[in-house]
Amino acid sequence: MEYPGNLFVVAAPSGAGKSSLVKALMELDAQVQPSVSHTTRPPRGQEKHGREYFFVSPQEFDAMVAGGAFIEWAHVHGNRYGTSKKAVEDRIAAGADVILEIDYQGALQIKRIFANAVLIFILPPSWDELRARLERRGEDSAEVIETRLTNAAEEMAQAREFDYVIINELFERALFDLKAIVHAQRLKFSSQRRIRADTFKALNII
Ligand SMILES: Nc1ncnc2c1ncn2[C@@H]1O[C@H](COP(=O)(O)OP(=O)(O)OP(=O)(O)O)[C@@H](O)[C@H]1O
Ligand SMILES: Nc1nc2c(ncn2[C@@H]2O[C@H](COP(=O)(O)O)[C@@H](O)[C@H]2O)c(=O)[nH]1
Repeated sequence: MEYPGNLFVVAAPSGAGKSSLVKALMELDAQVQPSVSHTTRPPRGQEKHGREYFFVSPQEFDAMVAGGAFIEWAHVHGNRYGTSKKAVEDRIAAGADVILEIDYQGALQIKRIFANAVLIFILPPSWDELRARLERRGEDSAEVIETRLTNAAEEMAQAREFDYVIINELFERALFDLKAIVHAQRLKFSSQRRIRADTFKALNII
């Protein structure tokens, strides 16, 4: 499907820093809008319904799946997460740039529906640093951290399926790379879709 807005998908193993990077990107670039997912996971820390996620019961999630409300959904770390059509389609149809922070299974589902979506994978610099970030964040139990580290190996093996890979060692460097990808995509699509025939004429290239 083709829409005037761009769709970016950022995936990473838990703790690699994707939420921090996406938040920093949106503070710098008002054109990029988030999409709030639905999840059956309970809220953690200061999370608020409708801000980080729509926190729903398994029954509510089932009803949304049955009603075709999601453009993608997946089981991740023992819970279910999904992106609603409402969160994405109206906005990219209106020309906004939307960024999804989802796992690799969801990212690959999105690419099958929106061939122009840009898939970005964030890697941590090492296993030790990944563990240290999850521990320093201090929001998950030791058991949850172990599950997320175990799942990280399978997730990282999918990085090669993505359009871009960013190693988040130095935060500012990784943010620079993310901004560069977003800008490159905008330039690519503005030249394909938005340059008008009279511009070509004026430049004598048609
Ligand atoms: N480059 C970095 N150097 C050091 N710490 C970082 C860096 N990037 C992020 N962090 C820290 O690592 C922790 C995990 O980051 P974050 O919550 O953004 O990860 P995530 O990939 O979104 O994880 P999840 O999928 O579990 O939500 C946070 O405490 C964050 O401040
Ligand atoms: N496939 C989807 N994955 C999602 C979605 N929203 C978030 N996620 C991913 O789940 C894990 C865990 O997130 P956490 O907030 O519990 O730490 C992480 O990889 C997220 O990117 C979604 O809508 N679909």
